[in-house]
Amino acid sequence: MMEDKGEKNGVAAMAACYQKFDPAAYLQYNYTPPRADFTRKDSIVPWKLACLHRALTEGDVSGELLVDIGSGPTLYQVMSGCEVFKKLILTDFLEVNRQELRRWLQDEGKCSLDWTPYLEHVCKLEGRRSSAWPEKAAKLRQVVADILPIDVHCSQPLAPDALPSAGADCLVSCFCLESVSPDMPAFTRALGNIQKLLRPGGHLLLIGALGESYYFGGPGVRIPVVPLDEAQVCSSLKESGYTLIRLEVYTLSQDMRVGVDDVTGVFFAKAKRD
Ligand SMILES: C[S@@+](CC[C@H](N)C(=O)[O-])C[C@H]1O[C@@H](n2cnc3c(N)ncnc32)[C@H](O)[C@@H]1O
Ligand SMILES: O=[N+]([O-])c1ccc2c(c1)CN[C@@H](CO)C2
Repeated sequence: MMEDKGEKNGVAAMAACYQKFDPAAYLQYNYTPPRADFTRKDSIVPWKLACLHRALTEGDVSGELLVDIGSGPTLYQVMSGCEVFKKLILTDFLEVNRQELRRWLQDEGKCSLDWTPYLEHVCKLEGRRSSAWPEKAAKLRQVVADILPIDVHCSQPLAPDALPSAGADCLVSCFCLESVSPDMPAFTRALGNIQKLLRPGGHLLLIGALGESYYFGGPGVRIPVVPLDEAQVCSSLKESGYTLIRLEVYTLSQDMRVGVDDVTGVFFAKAKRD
């Protein structure tokens, strides 16, 4: 539950910003070249996919259930996890994003982005031929068990019976908490709220924006962001009950700054629930 009127107002204002979020535009802004260019070693999305692949295959992560917090309209963030966990749950605050995910998962066509290059790239990270991407697509469709509503500002972000009582074995969350929180205290509280969804000893794989104060969630849809630095990420993780295992940082080159936000860097944190 919220603690005071100020928090309620700040969170409500963020929710209002998201009413105009445009999944297709968001995908166009962030998940096409140059930010998603698989021919460039310095492109952001291949860097994110490599961080996730390494974190999930270096031997210390295991279990049954992976939950993605604030999935949005994107699937890249679970393309490695679908080979490691038997069950995946995707989540988002907006029905328009849950619908976008459903369209791909139910293979209905009419998706806003072609995920094939992503599937091909992750196949290559796994030492497979990129032509194995249809098998990976089928695997992803097979392991995603649900697409649920979520609000990270609630002390119970998911419906009471959404997860097994033991909690998830692993959480992934990308560009969510800092993009939905009105300020730093709310960001840290949200980290604590999702910590309760994870079993003790379970892993959190957190990707986020550094130095970002806004982004466009659609044409003219300017959404405020809590500007983070590495030290704040580390202290918030510690304060909300995680032990940091590794923090990696990507700094955007000029040509990755395409006018859709003022992000200066991207962090990848691998952490464990205490
Ligand atoms: C910047 S997008 C990130 C999308 C995706 N995870 C990615 O990596 O690009 C932020 C997402 O947070 C969702 N969101 C907004 N308010 C939220 C809340 N209170 N709790 C959880 N998610 C929220 C939005 O609907 C949006 O999909
Ligand atoms: O470069 N990227 O891959 C990428 C992907 C998503 C997002 C960003 C950058 C920066 N802005 C956030 C919203 O706060 C969303």
